[in-house]
Amino acid sequence: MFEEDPVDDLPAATLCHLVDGDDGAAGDGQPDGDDGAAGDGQPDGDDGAAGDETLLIHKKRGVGSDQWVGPGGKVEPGETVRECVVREVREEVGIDVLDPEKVGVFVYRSDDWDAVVHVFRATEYAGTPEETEEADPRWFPVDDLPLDEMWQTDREWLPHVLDGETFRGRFVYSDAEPQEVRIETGVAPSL
Ligand SMILES: COc1nc(N)nc2c1ncn2[C@H]1C[C@H](O)[C@@H](COP(=O)(O)OP(=O)(O)OP(=O)(O)O)O1
Repeated sequence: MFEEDPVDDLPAATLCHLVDGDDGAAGDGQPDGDDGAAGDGQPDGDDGAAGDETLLIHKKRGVGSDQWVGPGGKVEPGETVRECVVREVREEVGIDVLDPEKVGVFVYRSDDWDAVVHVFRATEYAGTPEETEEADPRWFPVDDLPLDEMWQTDREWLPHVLDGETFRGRFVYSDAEPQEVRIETGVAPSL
């Protein structure tokens, strides 16, 4: 899938999709259930079903600003992608993800920026998500994502990731519209 992309030459970035595991272990020891108020940094009260909410950020700046997206950012020199995703989530929403697992990778090409994006899924974290100068976090039910305000191609792979599947993809954008969308699920997300 990546034969045409010299991925070693592309800048690397990360995304984290934190799923409320609701086995009583998610978060920092505080109960998952709350008063149902959106945007208070706590997953809304869950019904006991596994993985029923995911944390997205309304991004205030950078690539994909003014959209809902998983927290993440560009890999810094000397940093592993795992170190990057932990750092970026801490910087953007003030929590520590404890069990990030790489579940996907995609090449992104556009008019002004190309990258290889490493996608992580996590279920354990410490702290309470808080708004920062970069991001406004909110929990969303996994079956009610704000897809109209997200990258169009997220709808191709995010449900798979929230389901615990793996994927590889290649997305070419021009004028903010996807021109080429290729995706394989259930494959090792190497690179
Ligand atoms: C289709 O392409 C993309 N989809 C999604 N969902 N996310 C994408 C896509 N292309 C890039 N991204 C993400 C990957 C990273 O999380 C960010 C890019 O990094 P950002 O600009 O946020 O980098 P920072 O290091 O945080 O930025 P500063 O330069 O402001 O420090 O976009």
